[in-house]
Amino acid sequence: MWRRVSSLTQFVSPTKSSSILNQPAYTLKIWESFTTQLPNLEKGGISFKDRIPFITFVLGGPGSGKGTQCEKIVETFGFKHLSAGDLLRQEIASESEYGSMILNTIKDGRIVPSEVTIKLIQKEMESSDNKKFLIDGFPRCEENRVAFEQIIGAEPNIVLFFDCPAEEMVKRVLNRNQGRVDDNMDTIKKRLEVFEELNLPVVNYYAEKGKLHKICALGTEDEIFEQVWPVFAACKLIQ
Ligand SMILES: Nc1ncnc2c1ncn2[C@@H]1O[C@H](COP(=O)(O)OP(=O)(O)OP(=O)(O)O)[C@@H](O)[C@H]1O
Ligand SMILES: O=c1ccn([C@@H]2O[C@H](COP(=O)(O)O)[C@@H](O)[C@H]2O)c(=O)[nH]1
Ligand SMILES: [Mg+2]
Repeated sequence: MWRRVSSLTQFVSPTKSSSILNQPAYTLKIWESFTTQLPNLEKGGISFKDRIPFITFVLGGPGSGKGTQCEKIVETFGFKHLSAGDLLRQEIASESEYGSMILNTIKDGRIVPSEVTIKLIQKEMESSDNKKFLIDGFPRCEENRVAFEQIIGAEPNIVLFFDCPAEEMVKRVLNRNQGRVDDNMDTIKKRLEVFEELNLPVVNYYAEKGKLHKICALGTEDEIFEQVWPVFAACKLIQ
């Protein structure tokens, strides 16, 4: 049975977190630029060419194993994997207009403005032939969640939450060795603070809606997937 998710106090400094979470407002220019480009905003939704999408949000702290398990879900159940973090890193690599803002935000462990991230997710969803989406690492906060519902006009069918002790997440991130700018102790502490203060309320929101599937993220990758498999098998998704 689901219980509300408790805190990561050992890694979260209460004095520091408020300054991180009270992030400066993003410029109006960015907001306007992205909101005016959203094609279906007035209609309150995204066009899926008459297909009803099946949306899974994949949540969990930094290094909890979301990406690793998403690969297995894709192989077994044929989803389209959309990692919000990967989409943002691609934006940085493409040297787009917002690349440096995104880079600085990720280095600080803060959250990129909803309109930027949702625009990237929306583009991938609209151009995909697949209607089953695994949206990994999003929504990061209540504001992300509400903006997604308004802009995309859809709610997730299910939400996976990889529940992992902070010590294990820190260990995994520091051993990841993929050259990520946020895989260092300073940024990890900030990411854990943001996770606790902003992401856990989203997890609890979906728990209360009865959509949350909490997975114990300790054990081997295969042991964890043994908990994930029945969630999707029960949905009887046709490939
Ligand atoms: N069950 C596991 N046991 C040990 N290590 C694991 C396990 N699952 C994943 N890892 C490793 O931990 C690291 C983090 O995993 P992964 O990138 O999947 O996490 P994530 O939740 O996507 O993290 P982030 O939010 O930072 O993107 C990777 O190096 C991965 O190989
Ligand atoms: O919806 C999102 C997803 C990610 N970010 C930023 O990217 C980093 C890395 O994300 P991962 O999911 O761990 O790959 C995250 O710490 C945020 O800074 C975001 O802002 N919004
Ligand atoms: Mg990841």
